[in-house]
Order: sequence, then C-alpha cells, then structure tokens
Amino acid sequence: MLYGKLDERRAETAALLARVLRDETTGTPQAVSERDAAAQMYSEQLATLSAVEQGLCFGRLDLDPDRPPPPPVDGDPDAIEGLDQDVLYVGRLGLLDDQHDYEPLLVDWRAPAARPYYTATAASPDGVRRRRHIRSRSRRVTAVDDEILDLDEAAAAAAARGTQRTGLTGEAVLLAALSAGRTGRMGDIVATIQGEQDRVIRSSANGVVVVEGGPGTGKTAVALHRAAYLLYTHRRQLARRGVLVVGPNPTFLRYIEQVLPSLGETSVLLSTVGELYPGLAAHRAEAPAAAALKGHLEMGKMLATAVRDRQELPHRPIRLVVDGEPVVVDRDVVAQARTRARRTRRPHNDAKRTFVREVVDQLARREVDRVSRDVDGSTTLLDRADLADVRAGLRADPDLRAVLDELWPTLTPPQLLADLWTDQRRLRAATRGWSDADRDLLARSGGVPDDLLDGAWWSPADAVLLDEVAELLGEDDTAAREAEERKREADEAYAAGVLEILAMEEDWDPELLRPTDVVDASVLADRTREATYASAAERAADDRTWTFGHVIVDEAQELSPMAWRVLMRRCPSRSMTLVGDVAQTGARGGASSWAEVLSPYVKARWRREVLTVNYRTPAEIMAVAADVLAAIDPGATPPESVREAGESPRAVATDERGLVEAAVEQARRARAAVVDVEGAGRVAVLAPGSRVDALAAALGVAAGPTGAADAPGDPAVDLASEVVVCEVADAKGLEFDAVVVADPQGVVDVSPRGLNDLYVALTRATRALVVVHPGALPGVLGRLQPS
Ligand SMILES: Nc1ncnc2c1ncn2[C@@H]1O[C@H](COP(=O)(O)OP(=O)(O)OP(=O)(O)O)[C@@H](O)[C@H]1O
Repeated sequence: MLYGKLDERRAETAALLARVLRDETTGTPQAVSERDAAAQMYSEQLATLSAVEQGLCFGRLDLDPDRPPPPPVDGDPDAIEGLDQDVLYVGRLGLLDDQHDYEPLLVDWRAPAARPYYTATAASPDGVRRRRHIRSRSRRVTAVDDEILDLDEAAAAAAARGTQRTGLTGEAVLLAALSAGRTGRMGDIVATIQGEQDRVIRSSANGVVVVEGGPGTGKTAVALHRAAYLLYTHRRQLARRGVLVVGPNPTFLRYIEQVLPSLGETSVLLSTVGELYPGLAAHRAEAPAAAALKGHLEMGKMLATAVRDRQELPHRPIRLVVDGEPVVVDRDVVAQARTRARRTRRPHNDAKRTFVREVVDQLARREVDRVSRDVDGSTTLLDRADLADVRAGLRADPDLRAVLDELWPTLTPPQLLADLWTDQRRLRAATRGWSDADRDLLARSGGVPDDLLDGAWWSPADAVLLDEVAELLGEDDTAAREAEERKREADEAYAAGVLEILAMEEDWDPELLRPTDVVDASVLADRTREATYASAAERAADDRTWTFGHVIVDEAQELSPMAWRVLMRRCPSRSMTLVGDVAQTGARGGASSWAEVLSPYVKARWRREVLTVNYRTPAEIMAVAADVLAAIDPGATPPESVREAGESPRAVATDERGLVEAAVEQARRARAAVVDVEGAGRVAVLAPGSRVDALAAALGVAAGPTGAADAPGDPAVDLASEVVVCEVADAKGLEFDAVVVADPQGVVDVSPRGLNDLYVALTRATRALVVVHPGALPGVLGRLQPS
C-alpha cells in the first residue's frame, strides 16, 4: 500500500514537472523565475521520491493508548503527525492518506512522532509497547523483529527466548546491518539509529556541538543524519542558506556522497577544505611540515605583510607628460597617498580607489600651483573648475594609470600567492625574522602557472590561504562585471534585431499595437534571458563569501587553525556540528584539544557529546587498537565494540624483500574470504606512501593517491575497486571488510604524529585484520597472534 502511494506521488510530481517545463518562457522576468523555481522544486521532490525506494518503511510502533501526550516541539512542520494514532509506521519520508483526512500512513523518521522508535527502552518505554523492525528488499518484506518494551511482557518474552537485553535498539537488525559486506560507499542508518546517536542527531541547531567518539562510533553517520534532520526541522531557514559538510579528502566525500540524497536532501554542499575556494580543487601533495606551517595563525600576519609589500613606492621619480605638461610622480606623493589609502583600512583592491584619487589630487594641485606661479606668482589665476579639469586629464591618462597600476596593482588571490611562493625577494620581504628553513618550506621553484586555478599546483593548505588573501585583497569583481555587461549588450543587440524584423512587417493591422509599441530592446532582452537558477548548494559553491545556515565538519581534528578561520567566516551564526577524535589526528597542524581550537571563536560556549559504542571494529581487533590508543593517550577510553568477529587479528612476519609478496598473498586471501558473488566486500592494503605503488602494481590494481608531488589525475582512491591500496591518510573515515596493514613500523615512522595513523589503520576493518611486518613487530602490537 505504501509503495502504491509512493508511485502515485511520483506520477503526480512527474506530471507537474512536465507541465511546468512545457510552459512557454514568455512573460515577465518574475514569471520566468517563478517557473524556474517550480521546476527546481519538482525536480528535487522527484529525486527525493526516488531515493527512498529501498527500505521505504522500516519500522512500526505500537503505542500505549493511555500514554501521556508528548511535549510540544518548536518549529517542527510535522509536529502533529501521528499524534493520536496507536500504530505508527516509520520510514524514509512521510506519506499522508489524502482519502482519509490526511491521516499519516508513514511517519518521516525525522518527525518528533518517530522519535520513540530510536529512544524508547524497556526501562523508559516512552509510551511504546512494541517496536517492530521491518527489513525489506525490493518491495518485499524479508524479516520482522519485534521488541516488546512493555516491561511485564518484555520479561516474559526475554525469558521465553532465553536472551539478555543489551541496551541496543533492534539488535538483530543492527547486527545484520553491521555484518553485511561493504560496498565501498557508506549507506544510511535510519533504520537502526541508536539512542545515544539519536540524541546528537536531534540536538538543538543553535551553537557549536562537538561530537567526540572513538573510531567506528558512527560520528560520520550521525553528522550526516543530523544534516538531514536539521534541514527537515528548520527547512525554511536552512534550505535557503544551505548546509556545508566538510570532509578530510575527496575520497571520503565520494564515500559519503550517497548517504545524503538517500536521506532526501539536496541543499547540502559537500567539500574538502581544499575545494572551498571557488573554481579550485587543490590537490597538490606537500610535506607535512609545509602544510603545518601554512596552517599556523602566523600566516595571517605574514600574508597581510605580503599584501602591503605590493603597495610600492617608486625608487626614483617617474617623469611623464600629460596633456603636454610635465608630471613627476615621486616618492613623497606616492607615500602620502599610500598612507591615506592604508588608513581607510579597506582591503587592498578597494583601497586602490583612494590611492589613485590621492595621487591624482596631489599631482593636480602641484600642476595648478606650478602653472599659477609660472604666470605671475599668484595662486588665484586658476579656479576650482580648472583644478577639476586637470584632475580629469590626469585620471584619464593611460601612462599615469599604468604607473599607478605598477605601484598599487589590482590583484587576485592566486596571483598574489603564486608570486609570493615563486619570488624569493617578495617571500623574504613578507617573512622578516623567520628562519630560512621555514621560508624554504613555502618557496616554490619554477614560475607561476599559466592557469592560476590549476588544482595540481595548489595544495589544500594553499587553498585555505587563498581565502585569507581574498579577505585581505577584497573582491575584485571587475572582470565579472565586465562580462555581465558584455552579455547584456549582446542580448540587447539581439533583441533589437528581433524588433527590427517585426517592425518591417508591412501588413501589420494599424489598429493593433505593434510589438515595438509595447516593448523596447532592453525589456525584451530581460524577458528572453535565461534565468539562472540553482540550488543553495550550487550557488554557495561558486561564491566564496557565501555564509551557510549550518556547517558540519567531519574528521574535524585534521583542520589547521587557518582552516578554522575560513570555516568560521562561512558560518557567522556559529551553528555548527564538529565531529572528530583527537586520538586520530594525523595532520601535524591538526587539533590536540577542542577548547584550543574553538576558544578564539566561541570562548567556552560549545557543547560536547560523546559516542561510546563502536559499530565497526569487532572486539578482537579493537583490543589490539586499544593498546595503541593507550600509548597515544593513557587517559583515553576506547569505544566498546558491539560484536565479535570470531576471528583473531594476525601478524605475519617477513623481511624487506618478502614484504610485497607477503602483503599481496594476504590481500588475495582476504579478498577470497570477504568478497561475495554479488561483489559486496572490500579489502584495503594500507601502507606508508612510498610502498603504495609497488604493492598496487603487484596486486594489479590502481594505487590510491601516493603523496607524490604534482601527481596528475584524480586525487581520490577508486572506491569501486574490490581491493584498494593507499596510505593511511587516504583511508581516513573509510572502512573495509578486511584490512592488511603492510609495514606498521613504516606507517609510524612517516606519520607526523607517530602512532595516530597506525591507530586509524587498525580500526578500518569490519571483519578481519592482518599486519604484515618486515623486521620486528612494533611493541604496541604485541597482542597480535603470529601466524
Ligand atoms: N546505528 C547504526 N546502525 C547501523 N550501522 C551503524 C550505526 N552507527 C554506525 N554504524 C556503522 O558503523 C560504521 C562506522 O560509522 P562511522 O564511519 O560513522 O564512524 P566514525 O565514528 O565516523 O568512525 P571514524 O572515526 O573511524 O571515521 C559505518 O559503517 C556505519 O554505517
């Protein structure tokens, strides 16, 4: 019945969309843009309706008819939904019965009425007597699991089954979901969200929430479901400004990108920090020390100095002839104008107007003085109008303009930064007092690239600095404005041509108005113009100054202080969800404490939520990882695994020569064990960057991004591949059925933070872990069984 309703809704929406698209685009510009907005809305609705096909309905709540009424919920569009029904079905979206007073047939998982589905327990049943988990595949129900929350009945049922309650919601369904083969893409967890996760997902949108938790506790899943929940609950505020989700690398974004559409959301922009600067996908790999230095707050001051350094004084007086009169641009004139322009405290490109005006003004005054003196030594000879004339002459003079452009050039952020990295003199001028070693970390050999937005030339840390430079320079929208103007002229010329042809029509009835009587070229150009419509996410991607309604940062521990500055600029409301685990920090410039990261922006005003249960890593593997965690931070508590794999993680000893062969052998065995006939099941070989190519070649698969500088091509790991070979940083946030860690000591040696990357590597597996070690096994892995 529900699928029937879904089909009906799809057909209706498709028909509405078709009708809107068939509409002629004539009419007022407003009508055109309303039509486009409607088309966009129906397309989005259709996308949502298709995304909920799998597992449309996954739960049923049988409620106690005598339950107390639930507390009112602010700002919720569906707060009333299902309040007086005793049986509710919960699913991926809400469906109403239009035949029967719009009774809810299916309650959206994000609606308040659905909440007890995730939070009710036997101890606190929230009016729920029975919770039913419904599993389905392609519109067929494949399994049903009931949980009786009515205490008396529950005890009787548990006694009958001889089972113990574990505190997990829908344990059977959860365990089935957790032990399914991985597909290389993250899926949604709406059917099995657990109580502690639900609390975070539905916590207030206001302020900064930090969600901490060890590996596999569902931080990523929770962050994405929170985005969906917030958009549902605060649709009006958030859909317009959009939600930004920041992830650590392009591979990770690809891994999670399907989760959100399947939750039914399109107002979300997924981005790495390296992609936030519009038009740039920065992916140049660089030394960790260079990335850390670029992430330091000191860079803000350094860049401000670099910008000031572009506001130059002439070394010697520059002599020009303007309107037949000699003009001298000397140091004094420029210095004074520069001081005035700097005093405006406006960004460089904006302040240029003041600079030019001041230089022209001074030169004009000098000119007037000189001419007056030439005549009879009196200053009254030339009046105000003459002064204005002289000014205008100077302002229009191309030679003077060229000189001023040299002294105070209009700059784009990539231009300034590329010049800085490649010009030793400029770099030295901006980094007085720095060590040569630090300066060398920034310097680039070779020239400035032809394409200044070439992603292979810039590192993600550079992209962050570009944003900072953009703030210092101010937007230079001259090019955009000129392009817009040219387009407008072309449109008008075309419209004028159309009107001319119509006007030539000879047998036009004189009683009727001619088109040219009611419309001119400019109006016609407006009407025929294609309105550009885009979702909030699309508009935000093209606009560096866009501010989002909510910002979610995953693997937030990796961000540098400079990157935080960029993100805080994008979210002045400070409505943010930050998800991370400082024990997994890999970047040298990353976070060691949340208080340190946040205090410059929100002081102590942030909330902390902790997730404690590990859904990914089986207990046997987590025990090994826990030893590594204890070595990183003796005070940290490892998350508790929900299940055991029934298989112990192993260590395979080899030597340097045998490493590739042994790792390949283990990867092949793992693949045979975990990849099923339908192609589900994934294996990762995680190794130090320098070993990735050799391992990938021996396995006959593509290597993940190896960290080689200027590596061409796709910066992401191929997630469709059954076996992935990459370094640990690229596996951050991902998971695989089986993981082979090749050369654990090597992983530790090349990591900026020592053991953290090894901890990340060990906790990527959902089923099996093998560590292949040339030479001695690192002491922290002593618990591994040799094989
Ligand atoms: N309630 C749940 N129901 C089903 N699966 C879940 C649930 N919570 C988490 N998972 C699964 O557990 C795995 C780990 O989740 P996730 O990647 O969100 O963890 P994480 O805390 O971000 O891990 P890491 O810090 O290692 O990146 C995923 O496969 C996720 O789908």
